[in-house]
Amino acid sequence: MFLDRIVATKRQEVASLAETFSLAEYERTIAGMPSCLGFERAVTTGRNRGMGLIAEVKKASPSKGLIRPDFHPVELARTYEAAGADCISVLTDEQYFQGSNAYLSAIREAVNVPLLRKDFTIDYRQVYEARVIGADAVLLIAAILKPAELAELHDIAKSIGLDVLVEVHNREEMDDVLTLGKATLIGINNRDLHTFATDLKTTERLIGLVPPGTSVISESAISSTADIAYLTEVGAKGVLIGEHFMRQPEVGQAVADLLGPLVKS
Ligand SMILES: O=P(O)(O)OC[C@@H](O)[C@@H](O)c1c[nH]c2ccccc12
Repeated sequence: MFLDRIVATKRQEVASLAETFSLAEYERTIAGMPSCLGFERAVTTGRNRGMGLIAEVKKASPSKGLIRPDFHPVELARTYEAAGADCISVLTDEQYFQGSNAYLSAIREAVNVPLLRKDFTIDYRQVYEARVIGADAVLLIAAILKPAELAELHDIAKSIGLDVLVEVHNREEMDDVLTLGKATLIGINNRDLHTFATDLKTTERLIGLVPPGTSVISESAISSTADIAYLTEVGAKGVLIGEHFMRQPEVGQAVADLLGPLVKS
């Protein structure tokens, strides 16, 4: 199964990261860095338009293959920011998404919006790494973490200033995450990472379980103003959109087209 393969690759990557990783050194580096930008705050506020936007920089994916052959991550990020995205998500996985830590660091230098490091995080060292390369938030995917691991990584992320987007796809994962009681920002992934099937109604089915005070981001397979209107209606505070933007020749225009109807006068 594809998700198992990714996790196996991540285990290898973590093993090689562990060879050089020094907690003291990472802590020293972090102590010298500026504070994180508030990712959760930016996406849940959504510049008061009623829906926050996390726009994603993604060259390829295992489900779709190469999505954007002519890929210029910094230029894309600048375009997203200028068009009004609240936050930017950057794929850093190399093997399956053709991403890179270097893309995130370069984007950090180029924009002032909060950045999500989008990867498959299974180990505390990756959380420290995310902070050091310039992320403001990390994704923690319930499908690949035991509840105790998720709790531990959540605490570590918060302790070094990162916000956390906790991703769930089904009721069991949602129940586990809510039982932990740590997540303040939950991403409901409309894509099943095992089968790649997408269904926007996943958000509607699960959002009712989330208590007040916890914000929901709807993730994946979102591509129209009608989708956004529907997700606003069911109570999502934000949306995470990648492929739709990556397929447009005029990315800034595509963002403006989706945000336009939301802008409050
Ligand atoms: O490109 P889309 O369908 O707009 O989806 C974006 C984002 O939700 C998707 O990239 C994603 C959601 N969760 C993930 C976990 C790992 C890798 C990728 C993802």
